[in-house]
Amino acid sequence: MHTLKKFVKYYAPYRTVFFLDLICAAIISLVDLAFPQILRSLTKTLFTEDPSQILGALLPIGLALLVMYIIQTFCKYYVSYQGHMMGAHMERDMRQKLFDHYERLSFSYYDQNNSGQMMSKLVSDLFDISEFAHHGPENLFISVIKIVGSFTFLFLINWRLAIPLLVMVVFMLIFSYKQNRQMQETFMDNRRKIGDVNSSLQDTLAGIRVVQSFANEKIEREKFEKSNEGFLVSKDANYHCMGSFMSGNLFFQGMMYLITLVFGGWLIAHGKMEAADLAMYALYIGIFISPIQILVELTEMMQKGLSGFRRFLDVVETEPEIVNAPDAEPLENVKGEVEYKNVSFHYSDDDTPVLDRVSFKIPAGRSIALVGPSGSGKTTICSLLPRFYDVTGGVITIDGQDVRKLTLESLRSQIGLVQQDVYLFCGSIRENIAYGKPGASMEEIIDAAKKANIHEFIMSLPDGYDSFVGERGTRLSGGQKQRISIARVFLKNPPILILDEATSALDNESERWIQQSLEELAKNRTTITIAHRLSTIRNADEILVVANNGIAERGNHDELLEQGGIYAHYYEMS
Ligand SMILES: Nc1ncnc2c1ncn2[C@@H]1O[C@H](COP(=O)(O)OP(=O)(O)OP(=O)(O)O)[C@@H](O)[C@H]1O
Repeated sequence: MHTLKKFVKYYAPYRTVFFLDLICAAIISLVDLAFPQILRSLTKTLFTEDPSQILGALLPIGLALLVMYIIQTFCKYYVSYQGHMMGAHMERDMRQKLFDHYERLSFSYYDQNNSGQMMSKLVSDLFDISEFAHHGPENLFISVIKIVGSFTFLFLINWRLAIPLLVMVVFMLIFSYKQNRQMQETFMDNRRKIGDVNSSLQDTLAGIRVVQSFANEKIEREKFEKSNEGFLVSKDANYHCMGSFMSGNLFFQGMMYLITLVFGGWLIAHGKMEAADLAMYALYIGIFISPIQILVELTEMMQKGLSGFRRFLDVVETEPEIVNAPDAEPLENVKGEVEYKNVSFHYSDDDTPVLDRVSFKIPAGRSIALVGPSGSGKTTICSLLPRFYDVTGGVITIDGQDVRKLTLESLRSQIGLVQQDVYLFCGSIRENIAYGKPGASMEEIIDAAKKANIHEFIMSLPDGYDSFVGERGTRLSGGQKQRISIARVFLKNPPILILDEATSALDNESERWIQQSLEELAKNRTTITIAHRLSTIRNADEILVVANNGIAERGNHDELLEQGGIYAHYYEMS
């Protein structure tokens, strides 16, 4: 009920369309209900009046029907067009809300949810919701009017014949409900199987280079074949149920016609019913049969729609962990002094401490380098500065201000990130560089590309800055992508930099170019570098060796060598 209440709120902006939709649906049903009545009165005239009076009755009946059907046509158009559009508007509103919320959710949420599920919320769940939003109330309304209306007329005209039909309807409802449940279960299974097929396909396509390089096409084919066969088996069960459902309903329908004819004929023979009523009975059966099926399907549609809506609520009601404090202030006129004071941290799904009372200070414009074994927490240290996660103990300050007291937008706009795993958006090189400063002029973009040592390469491409980078930048080499990401940060021009393993996994030539641009980028900026290659951080003002949840050693290159500890050991090995 609680969910339904929240659901109804989404109708609010469209309440006029909603009520007009229901009124139109009612008119459509009433016109359908009126026809057998008109037929009945005409048939009675046929039996009792003389030919001239019959002809006289035809014109007003014809005109009345014409007006009714014209009105019904307009109503049907309104329901089909505006009714569906109302559903589409609601779907659009919810999708936008979901997207906006996805953008606000913190890293911790993304650590625990996969993108496939998130996509399915944006696509199939919302489609189910929209179908229910539009068809639910309308179908309920139409069905109830038609069933109640038909039976009222049937009882008014001849209650004896109406009773066995009503009993049949009850049986038909029970049968349909049971069959439909089964059918929906097979539908759900079918959906899961299609999901399996899709994820198998998606996985293979995403890793197609790995598949081909290992010559594992056969294994992948077998995996795909298995999920594809699963789809066929579930379809078999699905169509089997559907067959029983449809044919069973047809049988009930046939039985109702049979009862009407045989019992109706018997009643006429015994003078308990007029012959004109028989045709009307047959017509009303046709009118209430389909609403019964619709009503049954509606229960499932409602279940699907509401469970989709619940999944939607699960997301939009998840509060982002990282938000602006009520008294947050913008970070302005940044000098760039960064300090970690007794910083402790553990990830929310795991109580194991990753950092335990880590302290260091970087004066404005200076650099520190983080080295240490894999998994020691270097990336985590960097993620805390732009508040991708919040510290669980201690405080991080920029120019003496706690980062949690600053507005997120201003904080993140002052920090540039160059990561090893560069993400380029599908589009041109120009658009990808401009991502660092939306609205940047072409001169600024070229200037940034020059500083990142990528301008000449870009100019050698047939389409220059308009060259398409491919999905996730697949048309570029690792080094080229890296340099584009550096150009982005040049354009952003932040006073604080985080260089996360930016130079690993590159050949010497690329590394040299990149190293040069990174040194250029780091000039006069406060910089934290994570590096595996000790050669690149030799000149760092301070090197921190991260190990055992904290900082095991600190000092400059020479000092650390002299200490003869972990760093010196690393250095010897390199
Ligand atoms: N998003 C996350 N959720 C939970 N645990 C995480 C998450 N990211 C990292 N960890 C854990 O935190 C610890 C520190 O990881 P982190 O990535 O900071 O190490 P690192 O020193 O940067 O490693 P590497 O040099 O291999 O990149 C590891 O034990 C890791 O398993």
